[in-house]
Amino acid sequence: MAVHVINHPLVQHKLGLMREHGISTKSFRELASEVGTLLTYEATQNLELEDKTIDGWQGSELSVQSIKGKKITVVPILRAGLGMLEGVMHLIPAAKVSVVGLERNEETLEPVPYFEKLVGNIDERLSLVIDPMLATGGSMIATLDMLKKAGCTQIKVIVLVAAPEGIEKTLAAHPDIDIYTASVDNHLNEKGYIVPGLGDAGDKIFGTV
Ligand SMILES: O=P(O)(O)OC[C@H]1O[C@H](OP(=O)(O)OP(=O)(O)O)[C@H](O)[C@@H]1O
Ligand SMILES: O=c1cc[nH]c(=O)[nH]1
Ligand SMILES: [Mg+2]
Repeated sequence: MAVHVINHPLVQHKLGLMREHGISTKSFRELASEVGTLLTYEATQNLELEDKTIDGWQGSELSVQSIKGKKITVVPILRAGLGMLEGVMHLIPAAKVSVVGLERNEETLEPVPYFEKLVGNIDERLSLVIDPMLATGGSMIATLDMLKKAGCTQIKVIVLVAAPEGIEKTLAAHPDIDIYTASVDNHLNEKGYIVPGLGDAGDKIFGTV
């Protein structure tokens, strides 16, 4: 459907910090989570509200608004997507979590699936797919294929940084999806890394390099 680049000053400031050479695992992890929270705020802007009546503090009935349905599943793509999970759940703590494991083959850049544990009745839920990086788009397309095969019709994607190549490929395969990101970067390098990007987000979040 569309790409939403969130230019909020807090998002851009935190993303800038994440791009610094030599950033610690602790800082990178904290920032990934914080930007995850801010992007979730934007991605949930059009959740439907309904009226409900409560007993107000003064003793009389009060009409308030409440999110309709409240059925959401967050879908982190292992591993790096876990780095955003806490931040996303901070805003929607009652959401169910569906985990998808994919690892990009470093030679072919093709995603290799290794785990899938989706929540029950996922077809009735809004899925929020989270991953820091949308590079070639292979991992995201494989995840969206998986979710649609399970019956999902309402899906939004939240990534910290996206490459133009990955956005184009993802929207060509799944034109009905909305993508929320802090930045559309310049290009992919010959190894399929986003430039300027963040480097290897999984390694930075888990401290494996
Ligand atoms: O758009 P693509 O070209 O598919 O690349 C993006 C994928 O690569 C990274 O994961 P990686 O495969 O490195 O796994 P990891 O999270 O375990 O490090 C990243 O977190 C995405 O899932
Ligand atoms: O730039 C990239 C591309 C894929 N995976 C990452 O972690 N970073
Ligand atoms: Mg990685």
